[in-house]
Amino acid sequence: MPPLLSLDHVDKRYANGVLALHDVSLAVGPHEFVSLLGPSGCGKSSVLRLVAGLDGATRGNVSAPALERRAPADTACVFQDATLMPWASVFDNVWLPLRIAGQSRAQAAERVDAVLRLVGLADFAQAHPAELSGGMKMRASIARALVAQPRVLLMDEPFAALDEFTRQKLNDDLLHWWQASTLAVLFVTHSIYEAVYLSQRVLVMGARPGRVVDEVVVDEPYPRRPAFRSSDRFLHICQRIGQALEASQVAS
Ligand SMILES: Nc1ncnc2c1ncn2[C@@H]1O[C@H](COP(=O)(O)OP(=O)(O)OP(=O)(O)O)[C@@H](O)[C@H]1O
Repeated sequence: MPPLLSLDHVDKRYANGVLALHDVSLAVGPHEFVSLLGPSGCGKSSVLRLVAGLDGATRGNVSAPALERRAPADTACVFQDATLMPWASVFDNVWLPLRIAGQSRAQAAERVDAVLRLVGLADFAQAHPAELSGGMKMRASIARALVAQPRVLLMDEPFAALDEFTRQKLNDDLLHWWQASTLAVLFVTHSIYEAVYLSQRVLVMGARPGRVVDEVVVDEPYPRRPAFRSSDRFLHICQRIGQALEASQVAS
């Protein structure tokens, strides 16, 4: 099956001269869960911006649904900051993408209610962001991303600011939502453990310049159970990724 999105020998140099990405090639297929993992500054967010169509490559080719102008809603983004409108209810925040697409509140209500039920916020539709915990804000942000039923979900360290318990719960819920959909997910994280727990493949990146230094397949079936986190297999994969990260830092 052809990839849903791909980077082919991509360089990204910013106006200030920084070479953020050098010769990066990667591909994500339909309904894959792939993580980008690497140290601060290795270009993970730059990759997401290229794939989201928010920026252009200096060299090489980027192919993604967001770049096909007929299907802008095919790609949705979730960031570490939930970026909710503070003056609007949870319902109105989640309605936003459908509203921009021209759907009235009444037309959108069924879909918004369904996605709020999915993320566990059905009872908070009329609450405002200030009334929500950090985890609930992130649930609302994910609901807003999912409401238009995108094909690709780009997530940039979405759970990095949450406590460990909430993060693990959201990891499990995200896998559940992903499995119940046809979504492809490209997930950026600093956490080796999170990348291994969630992903089918982990792309390990090195810095200066940003590049992919290793690709690790996590051959563990879904649904993944919390016990996977303490298994020998899990620790073995984490060690391998840790070594790849260390080697890339020595080399850079
Ligand atoms: N708009 C920009 N203009 C100039 N340089 C930039 C810009 N955006 C990013 N950079 C530089 O490009 C490099 C890669 O940045 P990027 O944010 O993609 O890395 P990252 O791996 O996502 O980092 P972090 O994990 O800290 O978020 C860094 O050296 C950064 O300073």
